[in-house]
Amino acid sequence: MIEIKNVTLSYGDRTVLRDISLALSEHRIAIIGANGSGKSSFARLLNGLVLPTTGDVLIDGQNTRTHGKDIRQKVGFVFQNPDNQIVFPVVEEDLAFGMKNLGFPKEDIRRKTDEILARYDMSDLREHPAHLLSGGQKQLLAISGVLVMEPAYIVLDEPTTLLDLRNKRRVTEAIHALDQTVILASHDLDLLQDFDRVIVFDDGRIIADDRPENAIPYYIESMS
Ligand SMILES: Nc1ncnc2c1ncn2[C@@H]1O[C@H](COP(=O)(O)OP(=O)(O)OP(=O)(O)O)[C@@H](O)[C@H]1O
Repeated sequence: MIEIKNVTLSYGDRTVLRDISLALSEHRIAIIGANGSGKSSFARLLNGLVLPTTGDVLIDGQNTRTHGKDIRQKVGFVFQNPDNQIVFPVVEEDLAFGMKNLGFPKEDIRRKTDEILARYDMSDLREHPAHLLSGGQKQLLAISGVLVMEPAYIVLDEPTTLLDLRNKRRVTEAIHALDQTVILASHDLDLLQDFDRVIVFDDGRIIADDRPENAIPYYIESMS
């Protein structure tokens, strides 16, 4: 379970999240809101990429202030732009990097690399230069690089924004098929129709927190 307790976040004198308290226990949770409403900042709090200015974020009881390393393994983070996530020039090296850091044995790294590439139909891209992949393949590689670390939670920050329709569909299917708890910040309302819970942000505050069939129309109405 993820608990957010009286969290405020400021960058300098600009406050972007205002006294947020939430308990997140559903399997599929979406965060929506206008540009600048605080979605990405909120997402980054969940794996300790950003620490709250006041208040606490607890992941299964562990505080992001004091258990950053454990939490970064437990909560995988997928960025909007996979180029920010892919650090090695060749696909298999990029996948191996996080696992090596965690001290996974060589044979495990090999097996998990095989499995994840097969899962996303990218086995023949193992030795491919990562920068030559298509946008959709890059995003799947970024998701793969997170999955091989075996996180319990996956936070995705607008993962389909930069993709064309076909790749958007592929990545959407991949997200729906994840076993892990998913927390997704997105402008893509189609992607979250089947979610369990949708939280709507407006200027750093929560203005709705409900099932998609209620929260999405409320959001659309609030924008008009
Ligand atoms: N590192 C930072 N330093 C200063 N201000 C920041 C930083 N990151 C975000 N902000 C500001 O915080 C506010 C919230 O930004 P955030 O990216 O969390 O919103 P968002 O809802 O994800 O927006 P978008 O939909 O445009 O991605 C914005 O006004 C943004 O300019």
